[in-house]
Amino acid sequence: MSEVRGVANEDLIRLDADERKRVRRRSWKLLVSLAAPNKALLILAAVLIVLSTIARTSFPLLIAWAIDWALPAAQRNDWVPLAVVGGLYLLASCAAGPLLGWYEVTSKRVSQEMLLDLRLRVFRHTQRLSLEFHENYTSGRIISRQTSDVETLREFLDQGLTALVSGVLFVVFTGASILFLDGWSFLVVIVASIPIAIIFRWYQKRSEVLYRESRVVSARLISTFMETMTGIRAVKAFRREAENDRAYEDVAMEYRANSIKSINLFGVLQPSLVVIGNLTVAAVLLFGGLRVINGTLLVGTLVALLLASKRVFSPVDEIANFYSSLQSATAALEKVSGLLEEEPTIVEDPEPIALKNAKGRIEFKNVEFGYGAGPTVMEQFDLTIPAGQTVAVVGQTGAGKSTLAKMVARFYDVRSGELTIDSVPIKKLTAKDLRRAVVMVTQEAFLFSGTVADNIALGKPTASRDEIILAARAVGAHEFIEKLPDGYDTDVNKRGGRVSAGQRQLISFARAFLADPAILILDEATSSLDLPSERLVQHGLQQLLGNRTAIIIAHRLSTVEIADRVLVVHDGKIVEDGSPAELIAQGGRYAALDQAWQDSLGR
Ligand SMILES: Nc1ncnc2c1ncn2[C@@H]1O[C@H](COP(=O)(O)OP(=O)(O)OP(=O)(O)O)[C@@H](O)[C@H]1O
Repeated sequence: MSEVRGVANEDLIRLDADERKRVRRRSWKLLVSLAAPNKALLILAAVLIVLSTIARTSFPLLIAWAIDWALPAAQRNDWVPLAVVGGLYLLASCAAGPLLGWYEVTSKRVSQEMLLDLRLRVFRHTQRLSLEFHENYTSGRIISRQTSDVETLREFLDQGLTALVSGVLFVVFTGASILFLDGWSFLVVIVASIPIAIIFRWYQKRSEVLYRESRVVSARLISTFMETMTGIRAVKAFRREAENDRAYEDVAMEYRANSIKSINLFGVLQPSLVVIGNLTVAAVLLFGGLRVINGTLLVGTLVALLLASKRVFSPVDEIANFYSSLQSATAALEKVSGLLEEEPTIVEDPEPIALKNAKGRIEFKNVEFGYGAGPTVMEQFDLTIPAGQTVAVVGQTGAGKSTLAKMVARFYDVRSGELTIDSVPIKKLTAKDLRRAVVMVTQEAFLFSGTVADNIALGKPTASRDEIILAARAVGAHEFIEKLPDGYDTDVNKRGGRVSAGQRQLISFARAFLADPAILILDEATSSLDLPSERLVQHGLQQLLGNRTAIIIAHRLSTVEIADRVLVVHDGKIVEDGSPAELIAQGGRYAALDQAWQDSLGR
């Protein structure tokens, strides 16, 4: 049977018994590991809740003693029992509230500590996971794990847990006081607990499925929203609004349907509990009353029993209510623990080989590649790129160009064969050495919030302002940066809103220039640029290339002109390899591409 590891199968609503057990164990382990550092506070909270519940559940007993023992004694002028019972009553009344308050504060402090820990763990872990995970798991889902699931856990730990623990203890202690007072009445309470347990079980089974479903649907709701908003340009360009409205409405309605089902379930549970509670009091009154008439039960004891049996099931409502939040939290915990169970697929070698002053020679030996367990994307091939060479990779869409680049950046490991940089297997490099040697400039030219200078300095965090300016000058970005409202200190806003696409590209070139890697990978997509900025970027690019090894995924042939060598990738194979001139002379695929391009330029 397949095991549910990590986030695989996380959309499954009904798990089989074994899988359920494993997921439960995983969630429980996470909870224990979060609670462990707060052991002292947890023990304090436990002591406080026990003391406060003893104080709260002692009232019926004290009343029984007062009526049956202290008052008759007082009638005989013996005031000591009344003073003792009165004193205890006063003590319990004064202590119950503050103890409960202290417990709430303590337990909430623990829950805040646990939540902080969990939030940080989820963030750090998700960031640590390899690109493979991120390319398959949508960002909306991650956001839903970090927001909606953590929030559900917050609600539970903040409110539900304290109420649940104090409610359960209250029931147990009140039940114990009934047993202490009268065995027969306790039997009535036990009999009443049987239907309560059955209804609870029924509720638990159904609501567990519903709550798991609610986590899945709410993640889908967030994903749908995220996808629309992050792709808002495409949405507008293709007028997908109406279609998106419908898709979102479908998920939102599914979410509502799920919530209504939960509410209905609770609607059955709550009234049943009330009815059983009332019947219990009536039964205790009937049996007790008859025995009072017989003279086998004292009136004070009956009063205490009625008070206690009226109260014994009173928190059950609350328990049931917060039981839902426990279910919800369990479902959230299952998902979060699944995410935390994911392991990075790219791991550092425990015995790495240092790479100092990388030259940038890249060699693929008998390499074959495919994503995960998927089909082969690059068939077995050999390829050597000498240090300092500029290689343009061309080929139709989906041919495997980006895949080649992702292997060199070690976003993915090769399936078989070996990939080396300066003769060192890429798997043997430390992440630090690899990132210093290889820099990938993506099409996205992502700018982080902060200033332009901060964004360039990403390439070398220790860089001085002079170095930053030098890098910007080198790639031709200095002029436009100077003209920005605050020059290098201009805040680029979220996602670089204030700079144009070409300018963003130039900033990312400056960043790469400053990082000064031996190998530069460039996923070039400048189709969004107008002609002047294209020229600007082209010039910046040439400066950036210098004499490093460069792999350029070329979408436009103007870039190929500056390359020493062209690789044509087709159907997972390198089908042509040579200088642009050689390939044109060969008259193959590249020659055809070049011809088409020349024609389009009217040359
Ligand atoms: N993360 C992934 N998981 C599984 N398959 C993938 C993944 N990324 C790409 N592929 C598949 O690998 C093949 C090569 O994709 P690749 O992105 O390398 O193409 P490309 O030549 O760069 O295309 P384009 O010019 O459109 O960017 C395609 O069939 C694609 O569907």
